[in-house]
Amino acid sequence: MSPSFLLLLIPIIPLSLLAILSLIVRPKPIRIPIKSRHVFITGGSSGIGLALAHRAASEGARVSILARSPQKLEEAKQSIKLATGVEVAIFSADVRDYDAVSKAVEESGPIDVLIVNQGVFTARELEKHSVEDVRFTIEVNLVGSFNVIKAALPRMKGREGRGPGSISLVSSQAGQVGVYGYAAYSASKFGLQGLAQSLQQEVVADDIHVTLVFPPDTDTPGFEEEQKSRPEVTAIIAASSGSMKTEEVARRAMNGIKAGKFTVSCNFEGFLLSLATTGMSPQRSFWLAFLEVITAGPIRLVALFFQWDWYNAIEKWSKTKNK
Ligand SMILES: NC(=O)C1=CN([C@@H]2O[C@H](COP(=O)(O)OP(=O)(O)OC[C@H]3O[C@@H](n4cnc5c(N)ncnc54)[C@H](OP(=O)(O)O)[C@@H]3O)[C@@H](O)[C@H]2O)C=CC1
Ligand SMILES: CCCCCCCCCCCCCCCC(=O)[C@@H](N)CO
Repeated sequence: MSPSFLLLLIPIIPLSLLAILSLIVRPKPIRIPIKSRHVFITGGSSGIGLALAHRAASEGARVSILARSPQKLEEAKQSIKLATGVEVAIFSADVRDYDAVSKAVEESGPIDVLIVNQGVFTARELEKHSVEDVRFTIEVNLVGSFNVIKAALPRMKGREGRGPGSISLVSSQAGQVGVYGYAAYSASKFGLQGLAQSLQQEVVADDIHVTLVFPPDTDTPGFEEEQKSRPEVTAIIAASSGSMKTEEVARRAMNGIKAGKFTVSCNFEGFLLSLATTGMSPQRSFWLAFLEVITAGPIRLVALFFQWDWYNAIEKWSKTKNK
């Protein structure tokens, strides 16, 4: 065989890998329409949820939002009305209360796109974190998400002829990697990964598609509150991924939902983090599957450098603190 013929063989390897991946990626690619659909958003009265509600309304959806404070809900309703002319439906309920959530979901009518976004966060060393607050974090972020999905699912499954449905969950980059100060929060968000992976297998036959969104620090009212008491080293580690504007996170999240992605990252560092933590997640895109396969080794090396950097920061910080 001539050397030039051998050279021709080189592109055959990636091309055949791409071809194989395009045949095997599951679930199959899907697009989720937003216009004229019913979008139901928990935690839709503030921050990322409110920005998502604005987007959905401006894209022509019928929008319902759920949160606890009736006053914040009313303010959100007015702000969306003012910006888009759309009248959103508001529901006051605590996601920890299954009956209250059920009632709201029932009243709102069949849901096409469910966005489970409510969340609470306090960054604190586990040693200093009260058991009550640990439990509160897990009950709102994780158990609350189960409540919302369980309440909405029967009616979502019955939506015959209404097109593909979506169940989307707002996690966090702290739901992909554990971070100092986030033991309770990370645990609550890692739980969503298991919930989402299992759920996708259970609802795929009903044309319902699951999306997990992983934002970095985002300039929301909740984040402003968190920053008042966040340990310095938590802020240092979180800064590896920078911070984002609420509207930009909502834009990325909505695009990811519409593209039917299982995993949605919001910035470049988040994209690396998703590659590094992809594990056994479903992947609908053969391009991304290809990238995952060829970067698997190198991305692990990058991840180890990040851990090296973080442990150095922790070591330095604990020395100055103990002086
Ligand atoms: N901001 C950030 O830096 C990041 C945030 N995230 C995640 O994004 C999501 C939204 O966060 P963000 O916009 O910052 O938060 P905000 O605190 O600004 O808003 C939280 C929303 O959730 C509602 N909510 C809180 N607890 C409950 C409850 N028990 N039952 C019903 N609704 C509830 C709040 O309304 P009310 O209090 O009236 O109930 C509010 O509408 C969360 O899941 C968070 O973990 C992820 C990564 C980064
Ligand atoms: C290959 C490896 C690349 C790794 C780079 C990624 C760095 C990740 C940093 C973790 C940031 C955690 C932010 C949590 C934000 C949040 O949820 C709180 N603000 C509470 O809302």
